[in-house]
Amino acid sequence: MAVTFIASSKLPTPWGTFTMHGFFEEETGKEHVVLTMGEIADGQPVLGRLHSECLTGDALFSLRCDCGFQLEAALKAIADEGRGALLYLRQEGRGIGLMNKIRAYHLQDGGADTVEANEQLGFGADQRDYSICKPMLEHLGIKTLKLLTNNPRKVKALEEFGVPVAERLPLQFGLNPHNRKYLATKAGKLGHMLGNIHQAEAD
Ligand SMILES: Nc1nc2c(ncn2[C@@H]2O[C@H](COP(=O)(O)OP(=O)(O)OP(=O)(O)O)[C@@H](O)[C@H]2O)c(=O)[nH]1
Ligand SMILES: [Zn+2]
Repeated sequence: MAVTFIASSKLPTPWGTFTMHGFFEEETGKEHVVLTMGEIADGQPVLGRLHSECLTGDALFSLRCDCGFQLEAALKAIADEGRGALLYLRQEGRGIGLMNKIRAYHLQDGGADTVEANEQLGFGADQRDYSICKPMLEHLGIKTLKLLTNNPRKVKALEEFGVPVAERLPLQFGLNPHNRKYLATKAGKLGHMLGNIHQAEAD
């Protein structure tokens, strides 16, 4: 997959000043962003996050998911370490786009779980393709990651295209009554490593 690096700038945040790198994905026209901090091209494992776009959680304060809480926690963790990278991937709705995610939420309002809703709309449970990360990581000189995620598919995808994951670090934040069922479905049907949440739902 081809991406073109466009430009870098500073991005001050409440947790520290990151460098923001913009990449343009030729095939889809999507504009991806990577926030980095510190020396990341020295070959040592970099604290990293592949964050899939979630307009509702990341920008609109939604409690239906855990995305906004994870985004904030990941940026804080990178700032605390003084070194790391967050890839903000434009894969809204696990790859089905915002309008279809709203359709899926409508079905979930009627009782479907997050996987059933995608399937009722004719989509796979998770349509994300992480291969776009490879050229961005290469451009930034990142060789290996300490990955902040509960999703084993992300670890597998990175290793498949040649970016070893030195360590997986759990990122469990933002559990609330509105996302309890969603998180239990992620654990039960999508393989997310959220042991305590899955257990709580099963009890
Ligand atoms: N189709 C669909 N997408 C959703 C739904 N809720 C959240 N998303 C999207 O799911 C993506 C985030 O994926 P998650 O499964 O929450 O987490 P993850 O990125 O796989 O795993 P972590 O690295 O542990 O956070 C974002 O693109 C959200 O927009 C939903 O009910 N339906
Ligand atoms: Zn979300």
